[in-house]
Amino acid sequence: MASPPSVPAATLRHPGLQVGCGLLLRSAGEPCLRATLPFRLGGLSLRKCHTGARAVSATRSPGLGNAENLREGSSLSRSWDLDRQIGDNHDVLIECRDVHKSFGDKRVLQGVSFKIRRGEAVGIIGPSGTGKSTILKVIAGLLAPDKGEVIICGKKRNGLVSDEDISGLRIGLVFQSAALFDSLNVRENVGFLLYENSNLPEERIGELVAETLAAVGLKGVEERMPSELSGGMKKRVALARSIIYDDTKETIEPEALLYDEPTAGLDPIASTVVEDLIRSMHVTGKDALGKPGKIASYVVVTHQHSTIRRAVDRLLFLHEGKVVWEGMTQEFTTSTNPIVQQFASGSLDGPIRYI
Ligand SMILES: Nc1ncnc2c1ncn2[C@@H]1O[C@H](COP(=O)(O)OP(=O)(O)OP(=O)(O)O)[C@@H](O)[C@H]1O
Repeated sequence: MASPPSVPAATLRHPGLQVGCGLLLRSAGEPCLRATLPFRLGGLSLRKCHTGARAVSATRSPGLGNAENLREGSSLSRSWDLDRQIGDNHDVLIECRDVHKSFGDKRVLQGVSFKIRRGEAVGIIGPSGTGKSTILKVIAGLLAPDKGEVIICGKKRNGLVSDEDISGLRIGLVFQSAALFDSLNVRENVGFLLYENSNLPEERIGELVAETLAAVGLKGVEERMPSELSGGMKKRVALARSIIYDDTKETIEPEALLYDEPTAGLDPIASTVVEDLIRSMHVTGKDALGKPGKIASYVVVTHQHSTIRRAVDRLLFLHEGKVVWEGMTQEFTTSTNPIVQQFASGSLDGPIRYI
């Protein structure tokens, strides 16, 4: 194993790690990392996802999303739904079925259902506190649903992610705050999991870090400390950290990335940079080096209109713990759904109530 960078134990046990880092949650055999967390982080690195016939039979389920909750469906989304509904689940990577989650007495998720298919770029929007970050954490296996199912590549996940519960899909999670380790430089932050968990020599990790940083449009910042970076650069470093991988292993790049408010707090131009970066890392895009992106599907939780317009193709609207509307991005501003209209206009009048 390559020797890890010199990291004070206190840093590795940083309590904010569970909610603060843009780590790709990787697989088993990382006692150091796992020991620092209040939950087990094992199985998210996982095998390549098989979406062939075996998965089809395992995932077959009626309909798309929770149609009973949808107040509206335009012809565009209806035809899209119909295409997708015709008994074809072979390309479903992630499915939430009637997911419920409470914190104490607070019922946050109250029956969330949707599917994310291979190749999709999906946004989750909705009022503050409606459970958007919570559903990402449930998908990532950081929170267990109280009721309902999370199905990853046709396989039901039981509770939290663990080594024994290999889900079959590599999932990366980029949290709202880039939350880099302050005491580590950019190279150590980006290469963190490789230093900790791989057998790669330090020199090779350094090369992979440089390549990955170049792919997100950052060159020559390896030795800088996080305090020397702008907010947008920190977000890009966090993205690099979520996509770097050990290229000697059979398991390769993450196939799905979950972004929690990746453009929060950025100015409009820095937001555009990050939005384009998210697109470029998708299989339909090209990274800063002109190489095809590697992310099969991604989900973005966002409040920003620019991110909705620029970074995603389909939207799920979460309100009071349920998906109350879904449609293509271009339908968002023309929707006649009063909840969507109020949210899009920012009006104080309407069904969404803020206490
Ligand atoms: N670990 C937790 N313990 C207790 N309450 C929690 C926990 N995580 C989230 N909550 C509560 O659950 C609700 C939903 O939180 P969540 O962060 O998912 O909302 P959100 O839709 O992402 O909000 P925002 O748009 O403001 O980021 C909030 O009231 C929050 O305080």
